[in-house]
Amino acid sequence: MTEIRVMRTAAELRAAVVESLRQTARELPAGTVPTLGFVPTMGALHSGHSCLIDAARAEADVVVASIFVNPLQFDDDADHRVYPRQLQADVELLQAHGVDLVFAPEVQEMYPGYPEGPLVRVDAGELGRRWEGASRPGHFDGVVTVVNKLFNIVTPQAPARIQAWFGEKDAEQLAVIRRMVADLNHPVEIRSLPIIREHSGLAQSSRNQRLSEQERQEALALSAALFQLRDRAAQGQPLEVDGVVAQLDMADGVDLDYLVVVDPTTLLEIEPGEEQAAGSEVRLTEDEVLQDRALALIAARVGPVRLIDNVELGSDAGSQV
Ligand SMILES: Nc1ncnc2c1ncn2[C@@H]1O[C@H](COP(=O)(O)OP(=O)(O)OP(=O)(O)O)[C@@H](O)[C@H]1O
Ligand SMILES: CC(C)(CO)[C@@H](O)C(=O)[O-]
Ligand code: BAL
Repeated sequence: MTEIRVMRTAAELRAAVVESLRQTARELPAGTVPTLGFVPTMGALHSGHSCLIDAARAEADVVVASIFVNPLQFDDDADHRVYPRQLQADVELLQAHGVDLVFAPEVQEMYPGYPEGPLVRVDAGELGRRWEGASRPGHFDGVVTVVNKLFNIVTPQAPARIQAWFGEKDAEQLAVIRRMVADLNHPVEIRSLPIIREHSGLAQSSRNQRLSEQERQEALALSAALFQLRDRAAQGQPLEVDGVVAQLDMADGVDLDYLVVVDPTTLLEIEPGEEQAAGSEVRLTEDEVLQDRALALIAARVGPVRLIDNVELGSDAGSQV
């Protein structure tokens, strides 16, 4: 196995990416453009991340992962301070999964003069102010600002096809990033993978490290609620979201922020159709079910941690977990 290389500066990473791509291009049949796979993370890696890395590795010639706890996307200082950091263990995991280059910059490298800078930021627009964006003001502006910078740093001055991998656990983030790439013309193909869950149903998340055993049990109410909605959608029943919200309001240790059914691209809430207005319960139209055009999103605080999760609602979504 070749030794993984950890870069601390954008200049080092840029040079290493170009060198790796040139070397790869020499080994490929003439005229073949190498593929660069990029997996951005905030570290404290788990099996959700390793699946993204494995998928990137399977499709790309050169794989880059970044580890950067981006202060701009935290609306809560305390959350930023206690975010798990474990660079050495993360690098070992990335090495074991065949990553070639790791970009792990300090805050001053990404934002010289921070906290005064950066002056110029990317605005995630309306999409960035729905649900998670409403509860964490500025969060998605911070995400798209850093992802924009990371794409600029990783995009090489050499011929390459670029893929960037994101998890569907952060479904709102995925929608916002897809939109940013389209709006700002990044030459990057956005790829995504389904949510990786523990056997219990709990979605893997770096912040799970901060849950006690009891809180882990309490957190299962989130995935259980989503699975109820998924099963109802699969059977063509009314979703009865209000009833599920009422159950969550009663659940021990869970402080629900939102549970909503939305369009995965616009993140707009899917309202009950006219014919169902009398009962005012969301029942997905046949089209929405057939095209998996609906996502149930949930966010809740459990103990000290804010957790998010989601599930696709559709005809074959019952097989997801
Ligand atoms: N359980 C999961 N399944 C699939 N992808 C995941 C999962 N958890 C994280 N990812 C993806 O990994 C990438 C990096 O995420 P990040 O480093 O913030 O980890 P995280 O577990 O989401 O952390 P957090 O505790 O902040 O939610 C993102 O694209 C995210 O969607
Ligand atoms: C995309 C990302 C790495 C940007 O900091 C982060 O939001 C994450 O890990 O999901
Ligand atoms: N993956 C989510 C990043 C955040 O909560 O800031």
